[in-house]
Amino acid sequence: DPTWPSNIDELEEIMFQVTSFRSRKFSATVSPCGSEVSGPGRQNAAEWLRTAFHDMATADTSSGTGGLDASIQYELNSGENAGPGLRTTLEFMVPFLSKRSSMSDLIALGVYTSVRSCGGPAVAIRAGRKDSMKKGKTGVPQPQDSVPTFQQRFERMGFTHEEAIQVTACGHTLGGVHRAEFADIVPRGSATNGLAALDSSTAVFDNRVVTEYLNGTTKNPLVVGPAVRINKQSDFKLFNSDSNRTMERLADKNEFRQACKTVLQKMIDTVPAGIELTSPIMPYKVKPVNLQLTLENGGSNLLLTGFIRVQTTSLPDDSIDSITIIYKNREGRSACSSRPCSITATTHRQSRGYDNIFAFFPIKARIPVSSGISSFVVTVNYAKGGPKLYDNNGKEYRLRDAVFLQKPQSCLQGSSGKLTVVAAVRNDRLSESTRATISYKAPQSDSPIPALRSVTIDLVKGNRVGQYTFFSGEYTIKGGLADESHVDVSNGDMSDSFKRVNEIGGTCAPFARSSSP
Ligand code: HEM
Repeated sequence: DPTWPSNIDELEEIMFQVTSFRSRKFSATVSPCGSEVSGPGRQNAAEWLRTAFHDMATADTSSGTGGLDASIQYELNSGENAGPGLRTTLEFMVPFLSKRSSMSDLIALGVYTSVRSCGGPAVAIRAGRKDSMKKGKTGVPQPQDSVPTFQQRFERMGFTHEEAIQVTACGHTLGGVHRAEFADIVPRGSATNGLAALDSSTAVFDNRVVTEYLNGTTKNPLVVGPAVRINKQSDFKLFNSDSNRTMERLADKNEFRQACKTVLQKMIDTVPAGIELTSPIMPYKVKPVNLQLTLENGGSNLLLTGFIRVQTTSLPDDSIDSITIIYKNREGRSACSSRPCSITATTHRQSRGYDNIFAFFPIKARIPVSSGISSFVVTVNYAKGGPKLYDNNGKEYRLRDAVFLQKPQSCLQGSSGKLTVVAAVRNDRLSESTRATISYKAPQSDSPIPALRSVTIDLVKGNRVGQYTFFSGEYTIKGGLADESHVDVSNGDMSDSFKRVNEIGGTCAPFARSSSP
């Protein structure tokens, strides 16, 4: 497991929490593979894959410029990016954009998601791409290009000639050519809903694009048909350029799958010089999700909510009896004054990814303010094999109670974007400054993707409740995307970070001063 928290946590969730409980719904428009959310003849999974290629296809690996950097957002009107699919792909991904998930990482993740949704191989996803702030060069291969031009363009991107053939075949197993943009190669009446298929299984990531080409049954408009007369039969020119040697190898299903996994990863890992990608994102075995402290009961309790997510991929659903959180108090000691420092959860909900299954154990526990919390470890009690301790690679899972977002008293007025942030700060920390940093999206006129902005405001001291004091501040997030913002509250070097504003209510509740039993 990576050590939690880590800078890949957000992408990890988007990548692996695909369906059922706490699904992030990133795949909603590309699953199932044939999904046409944008209208008939618009296969979203194919559009996502093409978007990744068109974004990286202008890379110049010898000078280290371009690559997968989301510069395509500023290049949508250049002739080589024809069709509405590139724009809508970016638009679908905007809700997932954040300071911890760049658009270029999302475009890369879109390759894993769309290819897996279509039954293709699991392309490894590394994180750390940065988004370009301006358009890059042109240079996407065009149907009318000659073989030497293809070679030169793919070589600029860093692909060998064999890889160029492979990656094009891997891309052209999905979707088709649209008559609206390519009327000269898709004659009227030859396409269903305006889409001429690149192989006979447009919504399956298989090697039919290869086998139909080799056995002469293909209807691929980039191989046969009107394109031939006007020299736009690009797949034929490229596939045939090494006397079909590469295509013949790809006629083997496993060979195709393996080659696609490799070249698609190479495609998305082509990034501008200076970008360091992380190691491939793997799902945690045990991961705290959405943990939150909230001051309640007149200031006598800390309510701890959230989930412990346990990977159960190859195990039956009832393989875990319970999980136990064993925590240390504020001073880092194991002994709690009034009760044992442990929290047990026995029920769980299941969530699935394409390659993984998880059990979510909901946590709802009250920790006396007098003891507090600083860190915890998790014991997973397996039905077979007994308990196993997860201690975050020996570092324990840190959860500090010095400062946290007080959600019930915070609120977002959706219509105006007015955000009220309330933080609870432990009284022994009042000499440190308390701030909120709001990371929000501001629409841009030259791109369908909003810019990420951030603003830091000082929070003002308010009421004291027992061992804590409330601090609050307001900021109005303009541009209509306020609910896609995140907030960090900090006190000196302590912080409660990356809290989704859409999990805050519409009205700020008053704090209940009296203790209920
Ligand atoms: C010689 C290189 C290539 C040329 C000339 C080329 C050309 C084209 C053209 C003209 C279309 C039709 C677009 C439309 O009507 O929407 C298309 C579709 C597509 N291309 Fe390529 N392509 C090339 C390589 C690639 C590569 C390397 C990939 C990705 C790995 C890729 C992925 C796709 C996909 C998925 C579609 C279907 C899009 C949809 O159905 O909306 N292409 N390509």
